[in-house]
Amino acid sequence: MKLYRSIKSCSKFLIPRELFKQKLYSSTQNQTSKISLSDDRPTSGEYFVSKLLDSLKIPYKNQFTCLLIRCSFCNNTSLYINKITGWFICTHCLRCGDWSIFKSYANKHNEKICVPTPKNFEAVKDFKNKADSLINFKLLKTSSKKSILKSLNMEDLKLQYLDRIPGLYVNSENSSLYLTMMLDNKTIVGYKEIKLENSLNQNTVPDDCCWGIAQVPPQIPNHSQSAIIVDDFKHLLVLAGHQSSHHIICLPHGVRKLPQELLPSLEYFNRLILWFGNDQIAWNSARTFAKKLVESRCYFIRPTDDQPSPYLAYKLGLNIEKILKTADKMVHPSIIQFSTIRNEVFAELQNHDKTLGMKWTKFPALNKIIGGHRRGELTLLTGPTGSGKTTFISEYSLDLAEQGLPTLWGSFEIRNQRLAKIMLQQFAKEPVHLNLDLFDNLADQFEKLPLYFLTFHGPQPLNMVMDAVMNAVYVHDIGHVIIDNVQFMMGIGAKYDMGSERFWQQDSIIAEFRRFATYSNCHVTLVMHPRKEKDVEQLSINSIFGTAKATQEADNILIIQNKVMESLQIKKYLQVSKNRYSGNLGVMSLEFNKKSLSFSQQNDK
Ligand SMILES: Nc1ncnc2c1ncn2[C@@H]1O[C@H](COP(=O)(O)OP(=O)(O)OP(=O)(O)O)[C@@H](O)[C@H]1O
Repeated sequence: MKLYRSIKSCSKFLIPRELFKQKLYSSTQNQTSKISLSDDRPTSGEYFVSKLLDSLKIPYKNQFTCLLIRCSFCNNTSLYINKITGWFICTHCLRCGDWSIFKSYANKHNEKICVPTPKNFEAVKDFKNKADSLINFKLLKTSSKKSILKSLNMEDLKLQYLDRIPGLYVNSENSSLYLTMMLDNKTIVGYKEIKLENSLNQNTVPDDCCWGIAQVPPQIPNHSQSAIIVDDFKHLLVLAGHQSSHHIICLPHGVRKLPQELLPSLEYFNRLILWFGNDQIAWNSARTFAKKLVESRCYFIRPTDDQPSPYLAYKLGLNIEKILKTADKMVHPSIIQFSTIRNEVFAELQNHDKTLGMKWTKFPALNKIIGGHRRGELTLLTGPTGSGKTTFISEYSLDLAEQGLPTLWGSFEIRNQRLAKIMLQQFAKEPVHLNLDLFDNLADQFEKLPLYFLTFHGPQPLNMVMDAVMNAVYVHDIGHVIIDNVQFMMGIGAKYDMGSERFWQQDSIIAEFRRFATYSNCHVTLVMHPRKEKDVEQLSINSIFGTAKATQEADNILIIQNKVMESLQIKKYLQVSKNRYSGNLGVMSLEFNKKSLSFSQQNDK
């Protein structure tokens, strides 16, 4: 039971259909229009939210990510409505809910009025219980402060600057620091706990979705609306320990995710400098987060060797102010010269290995051939019926999710419960049904993975699926979408005959996912059946179901091949038949371990 609770149904978070429909279909009709959420132009979401407000004569302030209105419950102008999802919160009375609730209570003629309830933050109670034994950092003796900084390897930071960090506490044993997370600079909604003996050991409470940020005002009092956003508590300390005219903000979940719930807390800032770690995952998150934060106000510190994370820069004695001056915009005009992207190209060359993508821990041979899993690409996986496509792609995606890649599964062929069972067995590396005592412990760990499942099963219209996928990307910062499989989604099951209408339908699905992958900087993996080929032992690129569109649009094509040996034993291997990034092709043997449903015990062929 517990495990199934972990399966976060994305349909319940669906963006109201009208918010996305217009954008999606204009993109289908017009090849050049974006389906990206990053447009600085008013989005269709904003259009529908503002349309309702206009029709009800509710005045609003158009902010970056939200529309701000007066709350009819507490009468404060502090009710933020997300422009994309319609989700809302009053940061004063803490009433919140989704768009349907807002529509219901805003529209007084509605017969069934849903009244939003104020949010109750569990973490606050938890923090209050701790608070009696905590001491505010600025009230500590200088010697205690120095010893804390020493254990963090930050002896040179200026104590008077650190005293300005609001909500920084230490426990009575001087073994842990606590940093409160605030919603709209008003309400504590969570906290971070940092163990001083090992500052890598950091906890955010609540861990699944904290609605607030830690915020340090500038040392030089001014009306600056500029903030540096960092992903780690140590970076916040380093920047807070330097003289600066910027606010310093620490995100609750690092580069893992940026919940929409904390966007109202960032509306005050008209300039956001994103300074994350010096690796590809952090860089990808910076680009994804910027789309959510509205790119026009975002600036980036590019991850080069002489511009590492704030903490590393401090340790290496680099000039923080100088690095901050390099912050530049992500948004480029339609026509550029090399000088505009020169820094980005340099950063990519310097991080060559990292730009190859996230490595699989279980498939080193695949790392060698493909390089890694890169955002923005489209992968096709095919193979004969029953060859293990679902089993393989489940393990392949689980490997990446275990490394922190937020992953969305659209399992149209098998039910989510069955898929989760396969994944759990792969996660446990043994059959769980033979040792049910393990279940609770395993499920607790499994629940922590950033895995989301669409609740659709069987044939679904493309627009419904795209609505849910785009919603998940916005709300959960999804970096990998898996559709298993395209033919089931289209409602042609395992039948292999396709009329021209079906070909057209499949092509439009591929085109839509291709566009989505590129503009959302999200990797899409489509599982597809091969066409029926009699007496052909080995499949090829040409065996993929439908027209040549699929193979043209794909960046990577993976084929599970069955090879019948002389002993009549069937050997399986994965063939990389297309690799647009580097052109490397090759094969990886697939040795199946039935106990763990794993293909990872393979050797290179
Ligand atoms: N190499 C293998 N050897 C033996 N059994 C396997 C192997 N790979 C997968 N299986 C088992 O075969 C069954 C079918 O696997 P799976 O559903 O992954 O195949 P598929 O290719 O996705 O099927 P379909 O064509 O119906 O979509 C599962 O019970 C799985 O555990």
